[in-house]
Amino acid sequence: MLTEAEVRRAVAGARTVVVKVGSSSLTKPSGHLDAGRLNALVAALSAAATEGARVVLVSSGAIAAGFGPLGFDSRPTDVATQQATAAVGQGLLMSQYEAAFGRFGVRVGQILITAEDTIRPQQYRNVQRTLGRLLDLGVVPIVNENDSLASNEIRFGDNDRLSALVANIVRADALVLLTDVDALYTAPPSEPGSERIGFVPNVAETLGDVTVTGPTSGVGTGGMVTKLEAARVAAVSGIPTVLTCASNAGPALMGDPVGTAFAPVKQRGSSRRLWIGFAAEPRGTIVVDAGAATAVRGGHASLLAAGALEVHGAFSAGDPVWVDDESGTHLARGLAGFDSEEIPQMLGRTTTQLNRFLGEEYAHPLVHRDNLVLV
Ligand SMILES: Nc1ncnc2c1ncn2[C@@H]1O[C@H](COP(=O)(O)OP(=O)(O)O)[C@@H](O)[C@H]1O
Ligand SMILES: N[C@@H](CCC(=O)OP(=O)(O)O)C(=O)O
Repeated sequence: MLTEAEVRRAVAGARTVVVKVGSSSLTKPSGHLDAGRLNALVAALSAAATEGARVVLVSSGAIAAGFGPLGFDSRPTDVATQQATAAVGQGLLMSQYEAAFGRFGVRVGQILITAEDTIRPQQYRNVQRTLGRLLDLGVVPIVNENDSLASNEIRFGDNDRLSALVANIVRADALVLLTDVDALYTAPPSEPGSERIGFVPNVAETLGDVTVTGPTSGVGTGGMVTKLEAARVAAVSGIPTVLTCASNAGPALMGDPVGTAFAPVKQRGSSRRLWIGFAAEPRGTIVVDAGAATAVRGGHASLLAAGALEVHGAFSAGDPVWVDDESGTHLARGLAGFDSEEIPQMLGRTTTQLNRFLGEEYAHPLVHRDNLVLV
């Protein structure tokens, strides 16, 4: 278990750091970019980049920067207008970032991710390779969800959890979450008596002791709930996190005791397995019998059709699915080896039977152990 000083040192010494900034830290309530605050953030990030850190910026703000120029008084609430607004705001955001980083001689590149694009192994590797190459080239990748094209059913929705996943993809040494409040408090800071928390040794244990709410700024989406979720994903991925306000970006990156530091609670796992465990919501469920449940819980077995009882939902091979026991308890998440409509004919059959009756292409696990992560 790391002490606060060790966590701060790890952040200061991070070779690769993912910094996430929220809409409320970059935009005005009128729906326009706040150039002053954006420039101050860029100055802090450029200082880290020019000192040799590999910096990835996960930036929200596309919708919040787009609705003012489009003549709306507040953030649009219907999906089509939000998507159109994001298309306008994302361009404005990137143009400001490019100019601001350019003043420090730092080049930026835009990466827009949809959950759907990145859940499949091949696209996941693509994202990983592109981000890695950008960092090798000394570029600061600026990542956002592809809000204009993301489908409503399968999307991250908030960039907090996306930033923790990106931290996994690039194997970051630290995650910095920048928002409009200086730290995590025991309750929303507007509540009398709420107290600032400087250090969280175990985020899973702390979650129960803290009262958090969704967004309060009118432009943000996830509030403190998704930030704690991001800190939890990072912690169980072996990545330390600091949460503070955007104006503290510089001190946070230098390891000063600002905001809230979250210690990692586990050794780093493989980034791909963490991706399966935390990325977009599963699209279906495979229910297994007691024997298969024991085998899956053991952590080393593939899920074979012989132990599967039911399949629910509509999904394609490669999609994430839950593996549940008969009482409906989630045992694991995994990537399905088959389309959902192929599975009913396979249920309860041994590999030999599958081979004989359905052909060699069906004589494979429903979920291979490499694609299975216990929950
Ligand atoms: N326990 C808490 N500690 C700190 N802030 C909290 C807490 N609970 C709720 N919040 C609220 O979460 C807000 C940050 O979330 P959000 O508006 O989504 O920011 P962002 O746009 O940066 O993602 C803060 O303004 C704060 O009022
Ligand atoms: N992708 C969206 C932002 C989603 C989001 O997480 O917003 P925030 O809570 O401000 O970090 C956008 O760029 O408008």
